[in-house]
Amino acid sequence: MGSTSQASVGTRVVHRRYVPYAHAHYAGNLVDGAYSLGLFGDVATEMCILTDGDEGLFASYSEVQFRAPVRAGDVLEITCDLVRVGTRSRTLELAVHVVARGEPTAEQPGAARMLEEPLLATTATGTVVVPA
Ligand SMILES: C/C=C/C(=O)SCCNC(=O)CCNC(=O)[C@H](O)C(C)(C)COP(=O)(O)OP(=O)(O)OC[C@H]1O[C@@H](n2cnc3c(N)ncnc32)[C@H](O)[C@@H]1OP(=O)(O)O
Repeated sequence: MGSTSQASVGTRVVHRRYVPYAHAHYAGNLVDGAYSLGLFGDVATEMCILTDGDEGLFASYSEVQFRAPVRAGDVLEITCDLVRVGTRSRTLELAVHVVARGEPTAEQPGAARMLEEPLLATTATGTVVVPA
C-alpha cells in the first residue's frame, strides 16, 4: 500500500545539470533530443517521490518540442510543474532551459559564460502514473 498522496497542482521540482562533452553526438557539439527526455524522466521521478512516496512510471508524452539546440558544455535547468492530479495519473509540464554555455577558444578551452536570459531549449507535456 502506498502512503497518502501529497500531489497538488502547482508543485514544482527543479534540477540543474552540466552537459558533459562525452554526450556530444552531432556537429557543433549538439546532444541528441533524447538527452532532454532522459532529464525529464529524472525530474519527474523526483516529483513522484515528493508527491506520492514512489518513483512512479512515465506513461506517455502528449507533446515534445525541440525549440533550440542543447550542446555539450551547457548548464541546464530542468523544470517540472504538476498541472493535473488524477486518481493515479499526474500530468506534468516540463522544460529545459540553457542557463550557461561553454565558449571554448584555442587560448582558453574552458571559457564559458552565464546567459543573460535562460534559453528555452525543450518543452514537453507528460503523464506519470503512481501506485494506488
Ligand atoms: C517518473 C519516470 C519514470 C520512467 O521514466 S519509467 C520508464 C518508462 N516507463 C515505463 O517503463 C512504464 C511502462 N508502462 C507501464 O508500466 C504501464 O503502462 C503504466 C504503469 C504506466 C500504466 O499501467 P496501469 O497501471 O495498468 O494503468 P491503468 O490502471 O490503466 O491506468 C492508471 C492511470 O494511468 C492513466 N494512464 C495509463 N496509461 C496511460 C497512458 N499511456 N497515457 C496517459 N495516461 C495513462 C489512466 O488514465 C489512469 O489514470 P487515473 O488514475 O488518473 O484515472
